[in-house]
Amino acid sequence: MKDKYFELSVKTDAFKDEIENFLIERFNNGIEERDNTLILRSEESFDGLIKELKDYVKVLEEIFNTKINLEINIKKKSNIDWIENYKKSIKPIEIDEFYIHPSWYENKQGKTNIIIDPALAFGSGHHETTRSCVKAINKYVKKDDTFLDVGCGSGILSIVAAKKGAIVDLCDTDELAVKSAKENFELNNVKYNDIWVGSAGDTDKKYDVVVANIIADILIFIANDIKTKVNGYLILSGIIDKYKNKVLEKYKEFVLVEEIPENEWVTLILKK
Ligand SMILES: C[S@@+](CC[C@H](N)C(=O)[O-])C[C@H]1O[C@@H](n2cnc3c(N)ncnc32)[C@H](O)[C@@H]1O
Repeated sequence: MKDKYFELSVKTDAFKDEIENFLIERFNNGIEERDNTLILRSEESFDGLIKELKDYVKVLEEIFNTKINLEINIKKKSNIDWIENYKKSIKPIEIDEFYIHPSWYENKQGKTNIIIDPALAFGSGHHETTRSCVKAINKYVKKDDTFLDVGCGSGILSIVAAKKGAIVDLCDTDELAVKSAKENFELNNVKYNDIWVGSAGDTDKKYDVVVANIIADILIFIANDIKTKVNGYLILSGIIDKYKNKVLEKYKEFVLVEEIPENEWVTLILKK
């Protein structure tokens, strides 16, 4: 891609269709029409096309014995590489020992690297709730623990747990999230034990650690499904602090071990 491109605008007070057809036949990059003006863009010069157009208009004037007022403007503009700009806007993040980055960044020495490319599924690591779940998983998950991720999104939390040596199951009600999580496991060279479209209610197993970063209302709504799957720690996130007590009320058989606040969000670590 070149740094600059040309923008040609053509306006006429007569024979607009003929002039437009003339340009369409010679220029196959697409022509925009705005405010009765035809706009053409190209990284190559329009000099040749402008000359041909002027000759054509002269012929039209002669044949129809009329005057055509043709306004031609040419501007040189800067090309913006939108994809590169977007890529630059997504920064890697460090959470404890983890370096979470898109695939176009290099791994960082001395860190546990996790690759997550932006996708439709939630969970790039930039959100407060994901960040504090990563911290909690780092602290409470041990090698060989069984681990369930309810609402896995991109799979980021399960990948963190798998990197710590846990045996992970994950699920999400959103099919696209499950697809994205599967891809991210492969990208990160880690394995899950089981994955499904659905929720905590779809398994009968119990786990050493269960994480659910959803939202307060859903954590309340599916509390019974979640609670019956926990053998050890339960990490609940996605909770705006003013709803904390409402959530705790639904999980009152559990002991509150730790709270991780980040801005208006709070992550709760409960123990059976
Ligand atoms: C905030 S995202 C969390 C993604 C990821 N775990 C993270 O921490 O970044 C919540 C996810 O929960 C899923 N979800 C919503 N309701 C659910 C339910 N009842 N059971 C399972 N997953 C659910 C959504 O589809 C979404 O992917």
